[in-house]
Amino acid sequence: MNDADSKNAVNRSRDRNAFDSDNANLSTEELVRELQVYTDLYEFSPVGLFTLDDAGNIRSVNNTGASLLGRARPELVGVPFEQAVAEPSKGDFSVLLNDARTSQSKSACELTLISDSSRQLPVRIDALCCKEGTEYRLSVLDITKRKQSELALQRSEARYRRLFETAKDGIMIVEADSGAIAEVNPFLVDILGCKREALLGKTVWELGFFARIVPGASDFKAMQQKEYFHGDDLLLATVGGRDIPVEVVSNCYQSEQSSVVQFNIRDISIRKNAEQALLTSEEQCRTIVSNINEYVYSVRFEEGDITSVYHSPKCFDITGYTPDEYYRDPLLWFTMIHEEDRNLVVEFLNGIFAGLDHEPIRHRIIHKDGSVRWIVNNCAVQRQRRGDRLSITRLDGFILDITDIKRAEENIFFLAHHDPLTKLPNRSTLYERMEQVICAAQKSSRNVALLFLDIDGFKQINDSMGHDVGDRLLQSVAKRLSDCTRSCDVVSRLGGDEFVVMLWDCGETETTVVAEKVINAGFPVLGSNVTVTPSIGISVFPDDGRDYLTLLKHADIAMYHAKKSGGNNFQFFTHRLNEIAHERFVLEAELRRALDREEFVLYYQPKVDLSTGRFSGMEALIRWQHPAHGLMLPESFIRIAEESGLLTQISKWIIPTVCRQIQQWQQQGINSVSAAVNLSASFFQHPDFEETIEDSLLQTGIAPECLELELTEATIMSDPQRVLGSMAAMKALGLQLSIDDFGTGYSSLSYLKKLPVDKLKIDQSFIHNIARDADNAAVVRAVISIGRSMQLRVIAEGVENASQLAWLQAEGSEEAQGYYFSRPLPVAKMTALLKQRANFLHNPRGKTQSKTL
Ligand SMILES: Nc1nc2c(ncn2[C@@H]2O[C@H](COP(=O)(O)O[C@H]3[C@@H](O)[C@H](n4cnc5c(=O)[nH]c(N)nc54)O[C@@H]3COP(=O)(O)O)[C@@H](O)[C@H]2O)c(=O)[nH]1
Repeated sequence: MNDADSKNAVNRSRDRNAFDSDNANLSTEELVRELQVYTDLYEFSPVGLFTLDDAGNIRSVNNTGASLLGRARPELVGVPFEQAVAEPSKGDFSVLLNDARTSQSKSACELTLISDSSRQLPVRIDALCCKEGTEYRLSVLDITKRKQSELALQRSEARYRRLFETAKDGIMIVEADSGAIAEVNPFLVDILGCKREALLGKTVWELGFFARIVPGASDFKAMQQKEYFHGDDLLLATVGGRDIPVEVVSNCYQSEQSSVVQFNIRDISIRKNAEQALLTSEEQCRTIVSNINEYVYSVRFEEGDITSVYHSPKCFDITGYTPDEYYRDPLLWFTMIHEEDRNLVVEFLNGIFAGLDHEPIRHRIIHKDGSVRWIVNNCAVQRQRRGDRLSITRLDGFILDITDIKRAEENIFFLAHHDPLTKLPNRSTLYERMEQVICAAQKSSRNVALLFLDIDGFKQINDSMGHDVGDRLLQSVAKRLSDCTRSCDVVSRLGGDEFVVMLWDCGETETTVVAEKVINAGFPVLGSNVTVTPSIGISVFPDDGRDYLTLLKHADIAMYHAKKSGGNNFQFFTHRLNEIAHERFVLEAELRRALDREEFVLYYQPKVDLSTGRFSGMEALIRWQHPAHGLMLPESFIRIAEESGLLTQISKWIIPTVCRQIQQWQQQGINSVSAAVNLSASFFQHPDFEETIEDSLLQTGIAPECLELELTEATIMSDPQRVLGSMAAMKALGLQLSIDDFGTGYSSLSYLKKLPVDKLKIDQSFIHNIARDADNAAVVRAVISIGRSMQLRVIAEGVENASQLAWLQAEGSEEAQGYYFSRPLPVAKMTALLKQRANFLHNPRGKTQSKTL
């Protein structure tokens, strides 16, 4: 302290009456000590202390005061204190001094000083006016920290207010004692749908909104004892009457004035809806998973352990084990894998664990009931990276029972390779097997025999006795053939009544044994006493062919010859047969050209009325004027024409040709002439048949009864229903119908009754030795008798001599045809004969005619 300050301090001490009176008895030394105490208090006071004169200039200032203003003490003496007051606070400072002076007591205010000429310093100034208003004493307290705290508090309050105002949860502050609502935030007001004012001051119980949220008054107290109260899935009522699901957290705390309970109310409608949607969707999923055909599963892998996560109920149907059994034993699945498929499954799993792409796997399992089931297992893998290793954490998949599909596949495979009727390997399987067998035979220098077997008269059996009988016959043939062969042989069905048997390591001798066995076995037709026979053609590898198709072709050729030679036998392929087949092939090609080249001609053979000896009609018989072979009889080409389908074209030429010929004869004055044509079964059933007849009659204008159709019993029996229809149509047109070769087939009398025929033609085989063969004579007598009883005319064909004629006349045959009367004649000769009006009984001509016709 300098001298001036000491003086000031002494002066100040003198100013204090109390001090003076209190220290009146003190010695100077004591006074100095006392003074020092006050001086120290003055100097070290944390408050800035200023003395101002009545004009407000600074008389003295302590250190704290000087440092508050950021100036040295001496610089401040004489300076108006107001200079240090910030502009906005100047008025307040003036009021302060005025208040202090007028009230004669301490006044205070808070204002801002300017420190260091620029820094703003919030201070509290307490002012005292003393010495009769000539001096002011100011204590200046730096309130920067307090102001900062207040500001921080304000900010914090504003922040919380903002949170409160903008919170997306409803917030309600309730007085703990009374339950009166002290505050609600806008969000809650919004949810409730009422005004804030309608809520404030009301107790939570008198408003219905919170009835299911806030406990009753007694429990309300108890609730406050807990730090938190949490209620989920409560319902908040609203003005609109809609209940909103809410989650409520309440806590009790002390506010400035009182204890309050804060309720945070969260609208959980969206969550609830989502939960409900999830539940619904889970339920749907569960329903779907329970009802789909697949067994859905999920397993977790954790450090080498497998845990069952989920197994859908379908697992029971597919495997026989319940989901619980799987949960108890996660390895149960592996125990049921079919032994033969175990490696496959292990490989599949290894692939998955190695991170390879995988396709669904098909394998067998053993069902709990012991049955074998085929399943397809399709799974998705979840992997997790642990360090630098990617390991499997989960397998989710589904398993489908494909046992039925597998069986169907096997069935389809079987059907693709086997004949469905006989279950024998089919054409394509035989081909594959033959390829392999020939390869093996080549390597081991063995023989392989191929037997081509065709059932004699199968078509007739099938047509006359029904397809059921035909099917069963084919099945019994298949069985017989299988019984006659070894397991290393192959019995197959190519189709229809054609079977092929492959005999491994069989040369001619061994094959003959087998062929004889087959022939001798015969094939009984079930449900009848008929037994059918086979025709077998045989080719042998390597002599008759080195590949399957050649062997098959050669066996077929040999079969054809076996059949041609009467059936019920077997024929080894020979090169001569091949030549014959070749000739047939050539003939067929020539036949195709013969029509265009007009190489066919018609011959006519008279039919004789045995009561008058006159013409009763004639039969048109085809001949082929072959450019190289000369005139060829039908027996050398009709069958080939029939088999190759050419006979229809030929018949379409014959019918109009015959009609035109009759027309020409009629134009030449030869009246009431009629001609018969032979019809093949194929043409009779052809769609063009009726039209051909009708057109021919229409174009020539001849009477329908001038045309006679001869059908064999075989033709009729080839498709009785259809043929009967066509016969009825022809009969309706007015044509004559006769059954040719009668007696050779197996048509029944009951059938004959239904047929719209006019004539029975006794086959010539019965006539040839009629005088010597009692059986034939009996047949002819029977046919004549049938004809008579059914009112059908009977004609005998193949009459070659007078004794045959006499016999027939004696038995009452009405007509006859044969070389005895006339051989078939070309048109010119027939025309001449017609014109002669010959009596064949008096003048048989066959004896004098050339035999070549
Ligand atoms: N679908 C068609 N078939 C026809 C046609 N033309 C003939 N044929 C059939 O060919 C078979 C042989 O006929 P063909 O060589 O003409 O022989 C006929 C006569 O010549 C022969 N015949 C007549 N009388 C005698 C005789 O006294 N002795 C004897 N050995 N043969 C004789 O019979 C054949 C006529 O038979 P059918 O028809 O049963 O009356 C033959 O099956 C013809 O049917 C044709 O155009 N289409």
